[in-house]
Amino acid sequence: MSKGTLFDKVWDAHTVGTLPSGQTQLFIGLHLIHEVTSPQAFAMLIERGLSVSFPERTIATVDHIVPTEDQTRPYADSLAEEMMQALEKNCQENGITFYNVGSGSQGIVHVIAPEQGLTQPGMTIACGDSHTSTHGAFGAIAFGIGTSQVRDVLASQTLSLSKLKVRKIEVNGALKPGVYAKDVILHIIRKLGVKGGVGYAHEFAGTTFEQMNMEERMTVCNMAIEGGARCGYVNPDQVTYDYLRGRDFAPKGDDWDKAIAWWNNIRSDADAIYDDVIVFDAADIAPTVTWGITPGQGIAVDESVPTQDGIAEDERASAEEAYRYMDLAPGQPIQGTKVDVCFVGSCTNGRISDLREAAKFAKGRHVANGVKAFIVPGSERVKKQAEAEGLHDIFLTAGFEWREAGCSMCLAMNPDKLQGRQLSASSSNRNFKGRQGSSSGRTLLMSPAMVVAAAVTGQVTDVRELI
Ligand SMILES: CC(C)[C@H](C(=O)O)[C@@H](O)C(=O)O
Ligand code: SF4
Repeated sequence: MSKGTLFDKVWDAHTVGTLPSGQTQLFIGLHLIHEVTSPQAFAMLIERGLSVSFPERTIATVDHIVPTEDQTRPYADSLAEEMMQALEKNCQENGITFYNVGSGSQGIVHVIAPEQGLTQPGMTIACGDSHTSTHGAFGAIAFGIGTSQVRDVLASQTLSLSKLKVRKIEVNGALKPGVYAKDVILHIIRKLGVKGGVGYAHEFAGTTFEQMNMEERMTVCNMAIEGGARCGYVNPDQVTYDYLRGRDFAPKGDDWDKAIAWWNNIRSDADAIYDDVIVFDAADIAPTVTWGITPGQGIAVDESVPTQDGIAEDERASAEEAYRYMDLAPGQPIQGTKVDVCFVGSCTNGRISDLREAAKFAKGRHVANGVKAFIVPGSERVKKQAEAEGLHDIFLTAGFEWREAGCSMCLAMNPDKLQGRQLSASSSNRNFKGRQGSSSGRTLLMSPAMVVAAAVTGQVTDVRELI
């Protein structure tokens, strides 16, 4: 096998051919679908009289529109019900495995595929969802695609794509107490900007990522796209293999040994050549919180909202817009900002280790007066595990609501929505204007521990004070 980066090796191994356009026709090993971006793709397929070419490589779940309280069908929201019915019908007619609500394995697409061992090193993975980059945590090349590309993958199991450049982002050292994977990626995006990764795949390397567990690596890769990189990945190692071993779809017996040999082979070589290399020191990373309307507008929790002087010239207009929208003044400390809603969940931070960390800070404390705080597990399996560990009791006793699995207020395509100008502390990945269900609602992104710290104090709080 050629010497190079994991990205190059996986890309080359999946190349079917070069198209007249110069693009690569790339075979997609695993196609994940959900209710939002698949109905139209199936309709286009039917229009052309085509069928799904590899139904066994297509896996479906429902996540965005699922209510997290009353899940009675038909859903009160007729559009949600329509999307659900379309997905049910398309999966049934095409022989596609569908993890429906109540199956025990439903959840956010980027949570369920890894937890079932569907996501594996060396794969190409596509999904009509921008946070597909999450799966790169396993050393897969995984990216979000648009609806017409969902159609293409359904019909041919291939995509026509231009190859990305590869940037190595190295972070070295141990994270300080109160600093999490979420802070690492918010810090990186703050430094490189939301467009910094455009045209690149980001390889996350260095001892900080090596020391992370798989769920932490997923949090980092999940937000690669928020920094502009269509995919992000971590080279597979023993941590990856230990996580995968024994999961439903992980190779078994001899196949496991063969798989390990192949996975070891696809790791980036020590002398691989990168298009760019950037190095950070973990010691420089603090609990980070966004103050603006893009995930790049972040600061350490003990810093103040930056003034125009501290902002690059080409980002000043966006900062101006952010001050106004967020109703935060330049120079104002972010700590002490009053919050209305606190949300722990999403494909960034809705996994079991996130809930364990959140529970640590919720234990023996109580949600502040006037604050609505709720916890939404990323999947039915995460929910079950959390309940087996008694985490839900800790949350309920502390005054948090304990919900059913789904995307929930990350995007608010279900009934969980901010009202009016409410300000939310959220463990999700996007703080765009109106993102959480109210056209004037405001979002501060932070780690689950920081969300709980905000919930119990009623304001943005440095989680290190609660340790
Ligand atoms: C609905 C879906 C297409 C969308 C995405 O692509 O990411 C959503 O998951 C999001 O997070 O905004
Ligand atoms: S949890 Fe949020 S970011 Fe993730 S897939 Fe759902 S809506 Fe998108």
